[in-house]
Amino acid sequence: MTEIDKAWTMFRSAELVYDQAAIEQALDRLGAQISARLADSFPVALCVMGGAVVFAGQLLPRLAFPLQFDYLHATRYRDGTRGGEIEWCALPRGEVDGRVVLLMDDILDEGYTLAAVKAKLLELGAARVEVAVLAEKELGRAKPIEADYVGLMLPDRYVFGMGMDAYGLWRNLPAIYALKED
Ligand SMILES: O=P(O)(O)OC[C@H]1O[C@H](OP(=O)(O)OP(=O)(O)O)[C@H](O)[C@@H]1O
Ligand code: HPA
Repeated sequence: MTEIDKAWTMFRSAELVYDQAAIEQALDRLGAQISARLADSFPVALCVMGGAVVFAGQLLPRLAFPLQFDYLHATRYRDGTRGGEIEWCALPRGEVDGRVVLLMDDILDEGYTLAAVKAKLLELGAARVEVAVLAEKELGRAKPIEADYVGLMLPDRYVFGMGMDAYGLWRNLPAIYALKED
């Protein structure tokens, strides 16, 4: 099967979890909550590349206050569906020392990525780190970090779309889907 055939087979057998309207609503709510909390703190809004690119791109225009934008790149799933060691690909270029940081990521799953990223930012001198995620996976067990802002709750399934990939595919979908279970 070619990569293109694989991508379409995966998409056609997937289940829709949240449609575009539900995601827009969640983004509006997050934008209002974050604007109410961080309006006076002139934060550095940090995108965790690559999965958060769509979330950050859609959240930022909903933040009605002055901020600076930067990104970092950390990955631990690569093109698979199981997390491993965190690989640091890029740290923020700008200073976070003494700053309030709004950390934006697509998904809080087991929480190891955001816990490590938050610890790194505090080590770099951030005054405070607030975490916003488009979605959090319900695992029914404790995680090493809690998000301050959560758009949507997800079932314990591997999901894709809205920046999230499954096997490197379909980050571009404007809705969230769950992979077919074997
Ligand atoms: O809560 P966790 O279990 O640590 O998983 C969440 C992380 O996994 C994904 O990144 P991934 O490693 O897939 O890299 P990507 O952003 O390039 O897709 C996602 O973007 C989060 O950063
Ligand atoms: O369910 C998921 N989908 C895509 N990326 C992810 N990173 C952690 N969990 C997931």
